[in-house]
Amino acid sequence: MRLLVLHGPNLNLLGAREGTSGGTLRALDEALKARAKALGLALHIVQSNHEGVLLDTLASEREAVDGILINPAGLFTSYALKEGLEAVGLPAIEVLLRPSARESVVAEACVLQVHGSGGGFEPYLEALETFASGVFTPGKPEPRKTLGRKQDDEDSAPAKSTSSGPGKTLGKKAPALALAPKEGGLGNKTLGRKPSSANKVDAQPAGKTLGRGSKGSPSATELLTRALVRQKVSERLAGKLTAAELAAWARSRYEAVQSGLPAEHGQKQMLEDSLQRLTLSHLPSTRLSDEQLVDLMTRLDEG
Ligand SMILES: O=C1C[C@@](O)(C(=O)O)C[C@@H](O)[C@@H]1O
Repeated sequence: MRLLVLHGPNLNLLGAREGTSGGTLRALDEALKARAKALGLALHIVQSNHEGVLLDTLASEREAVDGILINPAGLFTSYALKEGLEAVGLPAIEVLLRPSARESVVAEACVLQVHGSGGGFEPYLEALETFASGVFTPGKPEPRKTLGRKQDDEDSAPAKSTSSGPGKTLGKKAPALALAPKEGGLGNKTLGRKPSSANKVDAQPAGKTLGRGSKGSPSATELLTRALVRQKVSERLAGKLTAAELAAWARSRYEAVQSGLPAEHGQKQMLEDSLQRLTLSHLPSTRLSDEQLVDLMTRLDEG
């Protein structure tokens, strides 16, 4: 898998800028290359202070790469970049060194937003891990994830690929999902998102899941089961739900599980993985065919 890494304006000054503690751009690129090599990914890395150069690179590389990591930096409000990303139709992850205080327009064209807290390189490395996990290549077996996500107490199986937590509200066009690396590096992260209009997720203290406050105990009728997911997929196959409606439903259930909605005993990981795939299933680059939906149902059947 080959990825395009776009660094936006002023990131050439990384490390020299006040308050930036994660090292220089060269150090970042070296860290990216090393991790990419370990993950079997190839990278094409471009930094530019010019929007047009970033757009031209997107266009010229669109057929040579399978996905995009972009830190738009000061161009986070660029509709041109958003539309450029939409035009190339590749899965893109917006990477920010720190949580942004402002809403990113570029994130609307990304399936995921990952931000750090201290300015370190973790969010970039996490984005690489997410691509390598195979979550954006439905139909292919997904390798074990290496994000270090905490295991659910009731599930004993090793964690599988995780890569998403919506970072945009459902009403928005883009299904950006947001990951927030925890302090202490990659080894102790938990997926999470905050469905705020600001599309940001605060880094959480290590060891805690990303709760969004107490919502009370969900009732038994809210239990997420394999049967329920199968039913929704079959409604989609029968034409009772559109692809977008199924994706929106999957996203809302994924978020609910992250917020504490109970899942069928011993099946939480499988259900989360299925919901993540379904959340992306309406996008051109990660669309699930009818055959793949049937396959997903079969896997749910088998547990
Ligand atoms: O240049 C940057 C860095 C940044 O993109 C980040 O990675 O945290 C956040 C932007 O708001 C800012 O303009």
